[in-house]
Amino acid sequence: MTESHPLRGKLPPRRLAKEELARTHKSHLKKQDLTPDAPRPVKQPLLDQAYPASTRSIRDLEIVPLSDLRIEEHHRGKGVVVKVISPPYVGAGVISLVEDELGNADKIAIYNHSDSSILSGVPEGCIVAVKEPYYKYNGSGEDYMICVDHPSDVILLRFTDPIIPELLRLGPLLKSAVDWRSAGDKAFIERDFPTAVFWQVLPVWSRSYLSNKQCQALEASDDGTFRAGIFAKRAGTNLVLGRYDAAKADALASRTGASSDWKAYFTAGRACYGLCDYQTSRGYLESALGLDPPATSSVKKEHSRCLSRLYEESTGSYNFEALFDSLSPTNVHLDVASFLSNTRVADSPLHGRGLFAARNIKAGELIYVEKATLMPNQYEPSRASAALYAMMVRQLYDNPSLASTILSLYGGAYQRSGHEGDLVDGVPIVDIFLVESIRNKNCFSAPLSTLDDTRPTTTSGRMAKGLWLHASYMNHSCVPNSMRSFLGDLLISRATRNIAEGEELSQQYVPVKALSDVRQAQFLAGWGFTCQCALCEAESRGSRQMLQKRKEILGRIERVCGKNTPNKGVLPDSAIRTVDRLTKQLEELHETEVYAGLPRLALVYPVNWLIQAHRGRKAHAKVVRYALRLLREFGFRAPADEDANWEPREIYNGKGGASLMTIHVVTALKYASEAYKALGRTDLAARCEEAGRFGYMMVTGFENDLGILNG
Ligand SMILES: C[S@@+](CC[C@H](N)C(=O)[O-])C[C@H]1O[C@@H](n2cnc3c(N)ncnc32)[C@H](O)[C@@H]1O
Repeated sequence: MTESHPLRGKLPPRRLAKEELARTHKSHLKKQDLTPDAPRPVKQPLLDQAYPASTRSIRDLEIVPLSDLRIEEHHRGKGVVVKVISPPYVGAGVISLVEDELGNADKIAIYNHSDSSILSGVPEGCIVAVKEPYYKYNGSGEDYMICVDHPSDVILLRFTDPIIPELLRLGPLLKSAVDWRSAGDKAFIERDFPTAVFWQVLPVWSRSYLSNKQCQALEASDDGTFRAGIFAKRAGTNLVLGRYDAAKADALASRTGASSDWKAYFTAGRACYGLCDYQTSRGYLESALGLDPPATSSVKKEHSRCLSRLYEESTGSYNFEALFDSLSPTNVHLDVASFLSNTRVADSPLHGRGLFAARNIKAGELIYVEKATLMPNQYEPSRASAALYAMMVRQLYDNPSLASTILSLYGGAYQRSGHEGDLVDGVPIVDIFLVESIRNKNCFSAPLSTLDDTRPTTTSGRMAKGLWLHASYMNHSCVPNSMRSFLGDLLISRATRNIAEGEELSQQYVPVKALSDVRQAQFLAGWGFTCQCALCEAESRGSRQMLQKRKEILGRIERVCGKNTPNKGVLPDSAIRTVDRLTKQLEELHETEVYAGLPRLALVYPVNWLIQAHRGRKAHAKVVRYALRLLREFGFRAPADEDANWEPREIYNGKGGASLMTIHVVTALKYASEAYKALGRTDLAARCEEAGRFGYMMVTGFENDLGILNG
């Protein structure tokens, strides 16, 4: 609806009656696909429509009837308390019908809870409160609804809550606590976990709402064992749901002081493992083992898994080959810990905070290895961002202990309330627009494995999106000192040159574009900054006229090369001569005073083409010449063709440190090695091969054979 729409701010001219709403809802319910794995669309927020989450308690709001809701208005200072009167329809959101104490009925849509929406787990008859509701007009007829975008704007009320008006209190849904427990057990067996938690929560919540007799019955059975049993079951369900904070709290609450507490410690240990808090996990698992559990082998297995994680965390030792072999489209979340101790977060002269080296790190060494805090197994490009966004919202809601780290990430220009993550009415405040802003500025695209991505046969573009909290502190540079690669949800960062303790670590956010104005526009649009790395800074001093001319020549080169692709057989002499000539012209358009010791990225494309063209014609000496030239264009210390004694790894240690490591450097070294071999210069071939393998390790994260790069 537009700002100027005549209905904005008005009461609806007519509201549908309860029966009319029920008829339409029923017909939607009939059509809905209830298969658990049916892909659910995600309503991703549009930042230009942002409005803040409610930060107030329902108790501080004026409770109004549904008939007071005005079209397209955010009812600040107000709230509604309503009863759910229909089963949920699950689509992009969860839609149910609700009724207030005056008998007014309406629709409510809750977005962004994914499958853990309180409505999807809450049977009819439950009472919910919506804080500062937004009443939306769907654009036609009398179709209005309360639209809940921020998950913390809706809360499930305990039946005992005094805020519930008398007329909405209809009595417990099931008669006794034992019935509730059975309903929970049934839902658990049917793998309907949100409902299981709901039933399991009731006996603990609703005691004072039971009749005296029922209460006595509950008290009578509540010799500790009943209560502990319920907590233990709910802990198990929360563990399955990935609600690790709640699983840990429930497990600890289920302790009775008896030796059977080993179960509680076991569950708490597993919950902490899920939170990647291996130290605490280890403590609980050792407490479980100390109680001589009957399931010793299961606990011991978990304990030894935990010790492996602690070892990885402190040493950075990983078996990357085995991890790579274990990857599959269904196994992308690897069971490993992060290794972060070489780095620290501190204020950056570039912007806000940055990541810094905590010790000297040599070219090629691991800087850090980080397991994604969140990365959905969704490699479909059109769905990857939405899936990550939905997962972030869910995690912030389900595991508030992770909220502060996620919410402290840079969120761009979005105006924070300062209360995000605070617990209000027992629920952490989740502002979905802030979540989306954080996602926007901090997420990375990740192939299933970078290694596979370098194979010429791989279909490119299948990328998941994820959040790596530590990596998110790294600022961008077009001539960075690190390179990231992926193995499933593991981000591996390696040094691309020697880094001194205290130096800021940098990475390229996206593959760096050759022309400075094009890439600056990209940084400004995507991340809101102007890059001032050594290359950008030098190029900003160059002449605009020269840049224009470079652009023009590069355009001409691209047209010739585009018509003559090297993989389509031997290329005609004329095309090679033209590209050669234009490349010389392009080179002359690079001012020496600007580009001394810096990459000349505009030359990468034609030089790469020339390598391939000469390779196709088996012109080995020329392949060597252009391959070594490519190293120089990326800012590396290229050995002279005649230098028989160069140190393979030294090329990565150019003084001034303004180079850009890419897979093209590795491919050029591989081709140079092959060409040297064909020329009978085996020693130089071996040096190129070694330098190439070393570079390939930086690119893919671990040592690999250059043969993979066939082509
Ligand atoms: C993922 S965050 C990096 C960490 C951030 N500096 C912080 O304080 O949390 C990305 C944001 O950092 C800023 N940034 C990154 N690289 C930069 C650079 N080279 N110069 C200026 N700002 C940069 C941009 O505002 C960008 O949107």
